[in-house]
Amino acid sequence: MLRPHRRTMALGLFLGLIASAAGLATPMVTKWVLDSFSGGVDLVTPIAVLAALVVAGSVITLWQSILLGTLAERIVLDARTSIIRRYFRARVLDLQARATGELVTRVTADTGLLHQASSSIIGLINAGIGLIGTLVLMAVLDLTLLACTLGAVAVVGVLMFLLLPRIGQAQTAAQASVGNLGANLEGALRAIRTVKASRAEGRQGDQIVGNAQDAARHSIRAARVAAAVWTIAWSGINLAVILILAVGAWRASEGLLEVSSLVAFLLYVFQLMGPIGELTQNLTALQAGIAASGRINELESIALEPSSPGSAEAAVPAGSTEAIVPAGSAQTTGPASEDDGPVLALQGVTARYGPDTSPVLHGLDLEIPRRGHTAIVGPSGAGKTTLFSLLLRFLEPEEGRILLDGRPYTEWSHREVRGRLAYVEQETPVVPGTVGDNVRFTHPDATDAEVREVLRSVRLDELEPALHATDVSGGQRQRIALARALLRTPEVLLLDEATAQVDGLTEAAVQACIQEHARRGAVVTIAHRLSTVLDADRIVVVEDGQIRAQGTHPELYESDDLYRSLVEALRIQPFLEKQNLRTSDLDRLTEIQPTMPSV
Ligand SMILES: Nc1ncnc2c1ncn2[C@@H]1O[C@H](COP(=O)(O)OP(=O)(O)OP(=O)(O)O)[C@@H](O)[C@H]1O
Repeated sequence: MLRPHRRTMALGLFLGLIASAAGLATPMVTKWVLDSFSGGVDLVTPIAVLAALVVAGSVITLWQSILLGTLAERIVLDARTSIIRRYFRARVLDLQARATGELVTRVTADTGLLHQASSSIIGLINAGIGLIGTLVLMAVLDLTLLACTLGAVAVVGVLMFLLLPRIGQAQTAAQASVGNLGANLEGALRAIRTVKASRAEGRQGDQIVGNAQDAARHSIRAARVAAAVWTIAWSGINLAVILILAVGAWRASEGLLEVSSLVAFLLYVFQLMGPIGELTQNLTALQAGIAASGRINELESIALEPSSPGSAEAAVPAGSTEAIVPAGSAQTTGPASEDDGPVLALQGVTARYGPDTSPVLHGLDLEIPRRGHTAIVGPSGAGKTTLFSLLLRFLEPEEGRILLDGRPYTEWSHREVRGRLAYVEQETPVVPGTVGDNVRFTHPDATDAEVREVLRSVRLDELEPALHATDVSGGQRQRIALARALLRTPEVLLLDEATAQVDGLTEAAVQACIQEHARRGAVVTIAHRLSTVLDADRIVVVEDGQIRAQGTHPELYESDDLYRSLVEALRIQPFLEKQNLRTSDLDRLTEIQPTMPSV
């Protein structure tokens, strides 16, 4: 993380060294002042030098602080930028396998810890050089006193060496607790209605406060160790001062040491507090930073989606640069004509979610024609959503291949494939933002006229004047998502129907829209509603990751037991038979619905 800022670091280090040198020279110049004073010679020059040293030292220290403070913010920004970009380039399933709140804390909390740590390396070098410099100048003054000082420094050093790793361990544990806190809090807030309705506020609150308490406990442990380290350093130096004062006074009285040298030596001993304090602080910050960067680097295990065709199976390692291959350059096989053959085809596709899990789809063959409505039905867990994940390239097949316009997916980039599809997901069909933002989400350049037209087509005329609204109902949400998907007429519309019951009007509006769209392009729905199944031109029955049957409603109702039981579970057939209605009559029903007082 520091590497891109080498030059700033070098400048910071250089400034630090000058400041240290100015600091180191001060006691020597003080001795010069004292010697001049007792010798009765010119006092002005040494005092002017002393003042110049103090001023120069202060200015350089100021410059260095600003430089390193700015550097620290840049490093935090770099880390945040790279994590955010990584999240959006990551493979969907890898990202979804982790708790959202935890991913968020890595961007917000963990990167913050890099702030202090980033300048700690310079601080450490500065402090190390300051320490060595001070010891060398002490040696010049008096070797006996230096031996006393070294004894104290050695004891302090050993104790710090033993204690410092504990700070790192405590920090890592504290950050992990903050990660859990983020994950649990995000989950609980997202489900706040269920939490309240279940009267579980207390329990949820306690659990998350527990995470906060864990974080505090570990941080307090780190703070205590840091305080102990600091106290040891401080009292070690103070003991050294007393020892030096005693030994120095005795040596001065014996005539073995000048008083001015003793004063200078004591000034150096006091100055030792600086580098030792700096060493302690920087080592503590570095421990926290190493713990944080460990958690940040761990994110590199999230595999990225390849952005160029031909490398679909390979997870892209962190930091690699991928060339974007121009569309069409990889065109080597397949019928290129857009008007013949199916738009999408799966050939012998087997897929699984992890190396240790069993396949969810087994040798699946399916063709999606260029026009018309294909409904996918099947029991829960049959693999319907997995099929969509494959079409959208959230998941790659283990065996077999998927073709778009007769060309294998591996020859298209993810963006090219997704550019041909529109997708309405079941659970979270809208993104945060206004109605207008949502409708324009895929095509931000869409005009107001286009937005209004597509809203009218999904019968959301009432939202036309309210494009800036953010509060919408559940049924409106579905239609807003559909409007987004239908803006600029996609070639293939993938619609994962909401399982929650929507009102008749919403259902009718969605249905009419799908029918209209199916005349111009392909629509594939994961059907959870009676009307969707009945309206489809073709129905695909999926069971245990395989296609069990395909056909029209009457064909399948006649020939397939599973289909019949699925449809009967939807209770449509008895209703239709009793009312002597046909599927097409439903259209008429939905058309007259708006004028009926109640349905
Ligand atoms: N992200 C995942 N990681 C591991 N296994 C998964 C994942 N998603 C789905 N599965 C498993 O794959 C199988 C098929 O799931 P899928 O979601 O495709 O079924 P479905 O037909 O869409 O079911 P439903 O109608 O209930 O949504 C299930 O056994 C499920 O447990």
